[in-house]
Amino acid sequence: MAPSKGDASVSCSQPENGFLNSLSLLSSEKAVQELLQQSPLQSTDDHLIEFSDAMRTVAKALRRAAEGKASAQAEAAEWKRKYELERARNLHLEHKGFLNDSTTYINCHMLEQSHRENNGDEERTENLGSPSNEQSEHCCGSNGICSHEVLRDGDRDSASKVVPNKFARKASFKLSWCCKGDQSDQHKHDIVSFERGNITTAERSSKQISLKWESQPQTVIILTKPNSTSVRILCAEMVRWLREQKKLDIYVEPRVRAELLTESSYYNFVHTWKDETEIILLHTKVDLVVTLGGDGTVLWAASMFKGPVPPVVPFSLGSLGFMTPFHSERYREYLDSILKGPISITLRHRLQCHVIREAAKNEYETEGPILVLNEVTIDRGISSYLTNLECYCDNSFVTCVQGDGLILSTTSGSTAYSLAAGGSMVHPQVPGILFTPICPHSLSFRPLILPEHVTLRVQVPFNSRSHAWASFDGKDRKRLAAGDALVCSMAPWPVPTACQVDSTSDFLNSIHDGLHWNLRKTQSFDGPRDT
Ligand SMILES: NC(=O)c1ccc[n+]([C@@H]2O[C@H](COP(=O)([O-])OP(=O)(O)OC[C@H]3O[C@@H](n4cnc5c(N)ncnc54)[C@H](O)[C@@H]3O)[C@@H](O)[C@H]2O)c1
Ligand SMILES: Nc1ncnc2c1ncn2[C@@H]1O[C@H](COP(=O)(O)OP(=O)(O)OP(=O)(O)O)[C@@H](O)[C@H]1O
Repeated sequence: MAPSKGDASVSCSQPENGFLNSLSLLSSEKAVQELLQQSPLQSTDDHLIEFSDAMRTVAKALRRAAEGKASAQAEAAEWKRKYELERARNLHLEHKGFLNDSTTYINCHMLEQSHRENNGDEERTENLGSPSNEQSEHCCGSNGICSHEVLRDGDRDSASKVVPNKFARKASFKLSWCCKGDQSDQHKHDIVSFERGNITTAERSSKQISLKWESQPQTVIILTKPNSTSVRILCAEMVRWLREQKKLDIYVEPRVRAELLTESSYYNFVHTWKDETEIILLHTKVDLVVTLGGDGTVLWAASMFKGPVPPVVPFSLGSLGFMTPFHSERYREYLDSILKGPISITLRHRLQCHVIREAAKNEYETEGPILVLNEVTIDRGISSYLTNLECYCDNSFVTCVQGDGLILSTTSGSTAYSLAAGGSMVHPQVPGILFTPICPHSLSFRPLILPEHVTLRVQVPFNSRSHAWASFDGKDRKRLAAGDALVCSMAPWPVPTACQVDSTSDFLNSIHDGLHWNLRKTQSFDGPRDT
């Protein structure tokens, strides 16, 4: 069949390299117009076939153009995020030791000071031994991570110059990576080294991270599972003990403070917060987070900290407790040793997710990133159609998920929903992102584990039959319409959780006790055997 005038104009809109730029969208639309104007309304079959072929080509070109645009938007959003991270990091380096790495932190001192004034404990704050500036520069050498590098407060004078702050806001601590069997306190490089032509790697995954307090923790926040009598009783008892025996400042949620006060006016000393702004600043005041509940309470605690997270001590008052290794009956003993330190910790990675709306056209959705400790799930919600999710990894096409949905999980979340969907269980200290389909309608769709540095984009194509739904650690469902995308990468703020023994023992205990992993009656000795 000879190409029609309409076909010719469509093919002109395709650049030589096969990719469409934004101009092609316009020319494709023009092509449709031309086609509509020029197609003679003769009732011959040839013309109809020719016309429908041309329309198909145009529709394809339009779809590819729109996909290209969504991809560019996602990429731009990612670059913007990287730029902002880099800028924050540079600022932090510039004012190392004096200024925090986020502008929000600058206000913290004012807020904290007002808090201290309200509570009349200025004197204690001044007396608290924060390491001198000189100390803070040298205390960790070049290999450890020192909390006051990121947590120390700073003021700005009217000319926006940084002025060192004489108050220590939080207990400072030091993290070190110890090799198995290596009890020394020496810091070690944990990245690739290159000496005399030989490349060697330190065994990152075999190292246990240890947190050592450099000044005494002063403030604890207790987060509790709601509607549980046993949790309420334990919380009241723990608050009293931490106050009377450990002389600590205690924060609880407004709901919990009200419950405590109904019990007795004794609990008047317990602090809480009024609004979101104060929650955002909590990490600047709190040295330790205690959770009383199950895994859901740990997820809840993590979700309260949209930036850095203080060390979390999860007590088990739920049924499963993969992330809650501490038995509540022995809380005094555990807290006593944790407050003294050092503590073995698991640095649990989180994913940061951005929803990018097609409807927002050239603007990015104004909502901040959503951080998840377990996973982000993109599923079909109540729709009865298969999901049709296009997945890209660093802009390379991965696959199209046709099934119930997709789970992008952290390694901590590998024992949760991802496991139920057939994903592997991964030690939480392994840096990676799990890519686990939910009920894929294909026999060969095995789950993947991708490296920590990639950026994943899951997009609902324009020709999708239905919307998709994204949920974050099982909460906050968001609808993704055709053209919308979810971009996901590793967040810079992990959740440090205290270990009962160490990272590996705790992980193995949880899969044995929680899941009864590979439990089978041992085969008896009698019976046939190799001779
Ligand atoms: N089919 C499934 O297995 C399924 C379905 C939906 C959600 N979930 C999980 O539930 C999580 C939300 O938890 P919730 O407590 O708020 O809801 P929930 O009260 O419905 O509890 C879900 C269960 O998942 C367990 N769980 C949570 N995180 C875990 C982890 N990291 N490792 C092992 N088990 C874990 C909890 O202990 C609980 O038993 C989601 O992040 C998701 O992973 C699982
Ligand atoms: N402080 C909190 N405020 C509001 N909701 C919370 C809080 N802590 C936990 N939750 C929610 O309560 C639910 C149940 O919590 P959690 O998983 O800790 O208890 P559980 O269901 O008894 O434990 P398990 O899952 O081990 O049986 C979760 O969905 C969690 O998000």
